[in-house]
Amino acid sequence: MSFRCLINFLGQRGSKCVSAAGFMSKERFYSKIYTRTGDKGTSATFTGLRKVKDDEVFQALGTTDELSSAIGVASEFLRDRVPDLEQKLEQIQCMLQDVGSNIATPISSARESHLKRVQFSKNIVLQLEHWIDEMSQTLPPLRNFILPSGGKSAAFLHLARTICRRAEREMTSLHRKGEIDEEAFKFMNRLSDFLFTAARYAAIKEGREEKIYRRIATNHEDTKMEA
Ligand SMILES: Nc1ncnc2c1ncn2[C@@H]1O[C@H](COP(=O)(O)OP(=O)(O)OP(=O)(O)O)[C@@H](O)[C@H]1O
Repeated sequence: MSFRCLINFLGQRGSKCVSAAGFMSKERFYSKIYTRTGDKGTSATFTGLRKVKDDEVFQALGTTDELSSAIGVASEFLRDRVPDLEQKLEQIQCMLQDVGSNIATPISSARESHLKRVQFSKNIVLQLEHWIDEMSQTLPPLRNFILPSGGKSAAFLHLARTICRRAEREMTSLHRKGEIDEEAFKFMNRLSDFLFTAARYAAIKEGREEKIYRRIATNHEDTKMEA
């Protein structure tokens, strides 16, 4: 299903897109997930631009999707063990969906009505900062570099943090060209801080130990120094 169809589907409950690809069965109305329009290596933005699938818009869009999936895995590991964090992660997955909509709506090709739909509220970054501050107050101070560790949920949150940073890198040129919302871009920067804090929070709440960085002195180095 194309992105435009999906937005129409969610926004208008039964748009012409859906009726074109949809089918009425005795039980219910459903739409096919595939349109075959992307089979030749191009796809459409929400604004109707057709672009090659390795365009920076789809790279960044794909990475926000990957990020949300990694957060989903972390959240499943946390299930029923750290409910407050589980709830925050679910909200973040929704916020990421909005970042994706924003990326898929390059500003230079957007109409006012498109922009209205994908506008990203300033309060979302503030919310994230509030959550970071709230969790940080419960954590021991950082005295060393910590390694991605601290149990399965924490390690997955660290992995999500690195995916978040890749998404941010991929969004940077779009941001430079003025193609994405300032607040959505800021959100991605703050989100990696949130995920770092969340990883530490999950480790503490689950009673797991975070591994810390220590310099490894190897026999190889000793031999070199002696020679
Ligand atoms: N490989 C991809 N990576 C990231 N985003 C993609 C990719 N392919 C498509 N998109 C975006 O995600 C939306 C949904 O993807 P989808 O696979 O339905 O698109 P498609 O390949 O163009 O269509 P279809 O699968 O029906 O042939 C697209 O409209 C496009 O904006």
